[in-house]
Amino acid sequence: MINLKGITKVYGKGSHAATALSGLNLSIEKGEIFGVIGHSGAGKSTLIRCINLLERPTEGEVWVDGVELTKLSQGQLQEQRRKIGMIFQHFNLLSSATVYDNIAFPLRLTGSSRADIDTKVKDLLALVGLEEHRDKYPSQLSGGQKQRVGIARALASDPDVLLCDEATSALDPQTTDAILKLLLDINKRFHLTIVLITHEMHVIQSICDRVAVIHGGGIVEQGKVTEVFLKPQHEVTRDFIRSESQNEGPLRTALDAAAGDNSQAVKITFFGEKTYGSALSNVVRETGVSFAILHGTISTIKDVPYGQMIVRFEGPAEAIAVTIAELTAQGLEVEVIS
Ligand SMILES: Nc1ncnc2c1ncn2[C@@H]1O[C@H](COP(=O)(O)OP(=O)(O)OP(=O)(O)O)[C@@H](O)[C@H]1O
Repeated sequence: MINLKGITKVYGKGSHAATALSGLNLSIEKGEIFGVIGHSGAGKSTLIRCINLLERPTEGEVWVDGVELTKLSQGQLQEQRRKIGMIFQHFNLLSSATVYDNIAFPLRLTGSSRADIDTKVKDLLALVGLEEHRDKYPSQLSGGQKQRVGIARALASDPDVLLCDEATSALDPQTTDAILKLLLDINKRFHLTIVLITHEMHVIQSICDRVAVIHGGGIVEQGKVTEVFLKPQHEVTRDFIRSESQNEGPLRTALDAAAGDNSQAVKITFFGEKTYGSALSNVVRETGVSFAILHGTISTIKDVPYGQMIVRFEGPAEAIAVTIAELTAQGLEVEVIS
């Protein structure tokens, strides 16, 4: 659906030149929710703005739905852009227009009839839950409501792709979750391809199918969210996951206190239906190893449950080794951490 090939973006010239992206390749499938995560300055905004050529890459090709955008004339590009909606961190609404008129704006630009516009805008108001607010101005809306207007406006031209530029970064956690739920709903209902950029792992974990981690203008890791989240390979990815966890300090103290000759601390990851299973208690009953729980979480990646537990096994080294082997054989991820 979207293919970025060898994208390089250099801002400025000569001694003022700044390379934001260098030789970046990325492929996004139709219908998926694809997240790009990176720290400030990593190149996220530049990357997402290259997909609809709001930023024109210095080098490389941008393919969307079989069309190479950098080769198009201005007129052809306008036509293709209609298939690519976009929402923004600060909403970018017209402050002097009502909710209704903001949503109608792209339809008026393309010369749709008044009746068609009315039908479409009413449908979109219902979709984003803003029917009662149709005659209000942006200044009379909450951040979440403004983003709903942004989403409705982006969907007005029936795009195939929705680009989300830090769409929830200005919102509180509860509103963020409501907007993410709406995006997931839209993705499922219209089979819309969604590309989002964020600096929050929580956003990726909540709705994305796949994720790419961007650092220094290049992709350092990518894959299914489950794989990247549960088995991060790159230090930047580990950083993001650690920053979501509040327990780093106390956990370190517990691990240090727990270290001993006949003990071993391990991280066990349960995924899917195994999250609620009793594999751990069954295995230790067999091997005679005892355990103490140092830390445990249960959560979801998109809608799939997973659990992570850090436990200290105590017993003969051989029995601990058998315990770990047996848990692994039962499909759990076991990582020895000390
Ligand atoms: N218009 C510009 N002119 C010059 N340099 C720019 C411009 N836009 C971005 N850059 C530089 O390009 C690099 C990537 O910026 P970009 O905004 O894409 O990163 P980002 O990951 O989106 O960061 P943030 O999360 O802070 O928005 C940064 O070093 C930035 O300073």
